[in-house]
Amino acid sequence: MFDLLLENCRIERDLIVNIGVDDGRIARISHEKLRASERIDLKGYFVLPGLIDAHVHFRDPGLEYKEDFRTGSMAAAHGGFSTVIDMPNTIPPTDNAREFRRKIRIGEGKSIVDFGLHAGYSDPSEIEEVLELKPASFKVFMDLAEIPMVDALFRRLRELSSGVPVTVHCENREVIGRSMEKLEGRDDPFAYSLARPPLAEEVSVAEVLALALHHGHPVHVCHLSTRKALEVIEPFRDYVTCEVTPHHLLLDSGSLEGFGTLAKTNPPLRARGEGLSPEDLGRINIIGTDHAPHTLEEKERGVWDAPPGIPNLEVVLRLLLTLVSMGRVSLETVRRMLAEGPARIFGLRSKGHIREGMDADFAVVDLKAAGTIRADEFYSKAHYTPFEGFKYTGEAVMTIVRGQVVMEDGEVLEGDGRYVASEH
Ligand SMILES: NC(=O)N[C@@H](CC(=O)O)C(=O)O
Ligand SMILES: [Zn+2]
Ligand SMILES: [Zn+2]
Repeated sequence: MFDLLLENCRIERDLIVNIGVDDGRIARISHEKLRASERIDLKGYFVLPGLIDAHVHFRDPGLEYKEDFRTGSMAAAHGGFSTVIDMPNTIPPTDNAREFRRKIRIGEGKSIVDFGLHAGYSDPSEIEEVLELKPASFKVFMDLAEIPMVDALFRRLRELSSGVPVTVHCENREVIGRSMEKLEGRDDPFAYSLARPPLAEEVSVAEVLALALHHGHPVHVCHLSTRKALEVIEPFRDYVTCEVTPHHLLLDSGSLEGFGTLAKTNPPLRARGEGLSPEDLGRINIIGTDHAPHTLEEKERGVWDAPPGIPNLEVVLRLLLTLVSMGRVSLETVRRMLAEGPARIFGLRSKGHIREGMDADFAVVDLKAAGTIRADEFYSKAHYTPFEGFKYTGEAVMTIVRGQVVMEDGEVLEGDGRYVASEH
């Protein structure tokens, strides 16, 4: 007798099974009728492993007016995500053990989906204590950091024999500085893409690769946005994994005309031909949404003053399933990039696969559901998106976290998210 039985789950195109759940874990995958105290008939809908977004900014603590762990996690559940990994650029930053513990408490109190945490980095002496709390990675903003400081992080991680990866935002400060000088007087949104050109990213990626190679330590490059940056990475596969956002995959700087600063983000949207496209997904490890919410009032402050960032948790699966419906991307790719890949890279051992013994996390998807993306329907506090009006085919109709339904037919329910330690 199982706690819960999920009946008629399509886990491959031609494979429908019943899944017995006990104590929040997948206890049995079978063709047989299983006995359970509660049953949900999934009627042949596709069932993916619960999705994992390895790159979200929930702004909690310190900037809760933009988003907090409750609203951010509701947006996650709405979009089919059962796990997120939160970034450390909160206030104060999550760069020491005390703040890291505090963020675990905040998440455990408010989150309705499971969560891991990226640690910030400012002082090598904090690393040992933070490592005991099992961070997903140490995050470095290369546009703010100096190479010797980053080098010290790698050295300390090696000294401590840690396999925790360094996660990087790659943009070179000098290239940005010089580009900005040339743009004096411009205030159109397109100027932002010129201010942070492809070279800034490509040079920064190369610097990070040199550090990874030098120390023989794994690096994860966040929100890769140019074709040439991907080429720079290619020979270093042993050390490097990379990620792309939905906006860098599907939009170009032309969106800045229609959406203005709502489409302002770091790295910026690229000119057509410079950026990445769905055809590049085979060479990219994961999709991270870089869910980076701000208020509408902040986003409308003009090209130089509006904060960069786009909230994506509630659009990414719809966008990808639309590509699936067009035959441009396979469901296997979606599963690899939004579940298996992030679980492997960030050491979430009980997540990312539909397998006996794993957490009973699922995204149930209706590949035919059609609709239009509207930011006013978001659970996120940030009601804007450069995908406004996009006609999608396919979306999550149910999100399950350790056997508990947290979203059904677009309605987010109660949940009890837990901290997930990363085991590297
Ligand atoms: N991507 C962004 O434009 N903004 C992010 C920071 C980041 O990921 O670089 C944010 O925290 O707002
Ligand atoms: Zn970033
Ligand atoms: Zn980010």
